[in-house]
Amino acid sequence: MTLTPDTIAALAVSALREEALLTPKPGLVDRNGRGSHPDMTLAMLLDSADSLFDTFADLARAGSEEPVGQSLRNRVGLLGRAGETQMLQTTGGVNTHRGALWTLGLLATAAGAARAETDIFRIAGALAAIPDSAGAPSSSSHGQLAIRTYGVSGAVGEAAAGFPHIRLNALPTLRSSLAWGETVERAQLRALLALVATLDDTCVLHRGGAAGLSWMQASARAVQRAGRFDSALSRFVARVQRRRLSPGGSADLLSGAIFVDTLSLPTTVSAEEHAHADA
Ligand SMILES: CC(C)(COP(=O)(O)OP(=O)(O)OC[C@H]1O[C@@H](n2cnc3c(N)ncnc32)[C@H](O)[C@@H]1O)[C@@H](O)C(=O)NCCC(=O)NCCS
Ligand SMILES: Nc1ncnc2c1ncn2[C@@H]1O[C@H](COP(=O)(O)OP(=O)(O)OP(=O)(O)O)[C@@H](O)[C@H]1O
Repeated sequence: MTLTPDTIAALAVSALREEALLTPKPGLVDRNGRGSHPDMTLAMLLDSADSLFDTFADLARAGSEEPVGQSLRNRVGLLGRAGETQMLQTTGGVNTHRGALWTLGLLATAAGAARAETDIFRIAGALAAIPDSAGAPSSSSHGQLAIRTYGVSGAVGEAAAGFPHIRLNALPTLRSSLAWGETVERAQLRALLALVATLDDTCVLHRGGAAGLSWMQASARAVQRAGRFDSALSRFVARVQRRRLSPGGSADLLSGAIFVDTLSLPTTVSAEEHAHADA
């Protein structure tokens, strides 16, 4: 059974809200403040999340109506760009959720058709790998500059590969932490660190260069290994803020992991269900 577009949109918005509210995060807007983003507030991030409800519902509907192909890719591109305009109107021109809309938009589209968790990553990845008929991302965006300068794959590469950092880093960390009996907030913080420790985040590269990214990844790994999680995390948060860095890509992928987790789809669909659906 697939989920309705409105249910999918509500879960996508909720995932964005949970990510924004999660505290303390390194460099990102949270309950403690603006992090490394003087142009944003928590209220702005929550309004921005809410403004994307209709976009996510339209994307999920598109995913339920059409198979993966150029036609669906074009439709998703149009909806995504309209969503960006909506977000920028809501925030007065501040880029709060451009990367998040890309990640969650593809995952919401896939959720419109998926019957199992594996379908989500397969469909979203296949869709991201199809070139956008409207053209490649602007060559002067911060992401494209970082991709050219440092040879990393960026937001499009992560998506086209089927979101390996969500599948292999964030989700397993989130779930094993919950299975040990840790709180949802602690599990989400551990998942965020698992992302920051491994992701080539173009937001970090743009502000901190290769040295900034290496420092960020090594520091996140040190928090993961530290005995006293809360104090190690607080020290890390203070240092990230001093350097004015911000792992925006990891924040987006954390929202993606929270979203996929709350869809509560079976990992794979049984042969019996396949036969039933194909009949
Ligand atoms: C692909 C996007 C992100 C533009 O790419 P570009 O490289 O120019 O990115 P830009 O610098 O504007 O933003 C990149 C954002 O991605 C996130 N990010 C950074 N690194 C990574 C990474 N390694 N993995 C995932 N996300 C990342 C960050 O939030 C960052 O701010 C996207 O906005 C886009 O193409 N939109 C067009 C509309 C569309 O097709 N939408 C479809 C889905 S709704
Ligand atoms: N809680 C959060 N706080 C701040 N940013 C977040 C948060 N969650 C996700 N992000 C992501 O971080 C991105 C913004 O990062 P950043 O401000 O570094 O990018 P920019 O607008 O390209 O560049 P800059 O501000 O460095 O000139 C947003 O697009 C958003 O996807």
